[in-house]
Amino acid sequence: MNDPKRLAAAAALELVVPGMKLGLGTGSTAAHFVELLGERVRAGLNVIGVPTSEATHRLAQECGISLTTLEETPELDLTVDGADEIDSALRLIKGGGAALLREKIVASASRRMVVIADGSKKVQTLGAFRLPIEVVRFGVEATRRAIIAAGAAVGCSGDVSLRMDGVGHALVTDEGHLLFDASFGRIPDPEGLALLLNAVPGVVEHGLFIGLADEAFVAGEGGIERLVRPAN
Ligand SMILES: O=C(CO)[C@H](O)[C@H](O)COP(=O)(O)O
Repeated sequence: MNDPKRLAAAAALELVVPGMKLGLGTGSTAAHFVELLGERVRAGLNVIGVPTSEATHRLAQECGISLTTLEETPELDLTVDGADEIDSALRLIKGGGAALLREKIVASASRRMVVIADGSKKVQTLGAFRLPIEVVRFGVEATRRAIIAAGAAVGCSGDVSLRMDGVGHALVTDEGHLLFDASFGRIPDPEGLALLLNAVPGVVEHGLFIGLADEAFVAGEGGIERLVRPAN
């Protein structure tokens, strides 16, 4: 087992204790966590999980993990999820796997959020990864322009384009929305941008996760690095 993503997942698995209510993230790194958790469940561990996407729902079922919903179980102990970028303040860009909305809801409902990643996800400044922004379908071009204006107000500029599904159609998220990817390049003020995006009518949610991740396990050449969100 020397895949860094799997090593990070294994480190997070050590935080899981019997009876926990878990948020199950989305993406290739989170899938390692779900698979490893499944092995523990088959060996007798009793936990229950809320998946953050239809893909994770299917995988968790295949792995034999008992699932619940936030309607039945609105407060979770721990969410383990991947990220597209992590900075030193444990601010994240998420949504590369198009699941940011459910991921943010699940992380917000959790007492603790742990990020698992390989070393390539650590950055000095967020923004090299295109920022995913989930929007309603109505008025999508007007929303796109408002997103560009919001970015410009905090020094971010770049192309904002609809994510496609690979067969010529706009990608539709699990919640039935569309997704923009904003190529801002560098986001000098993530908090300011987050506030402005939250205020754009038509924006459902964006991939800036600020103040949500408590710690991160980042696997690299030298082993696992544990990052903790600095106190404000
Ligand atoms: O935010 C996400 C999905 O919406 C993923 O956690 C993120 O894209 C990282 O994915 P991977 O572990 O495959 O690199």
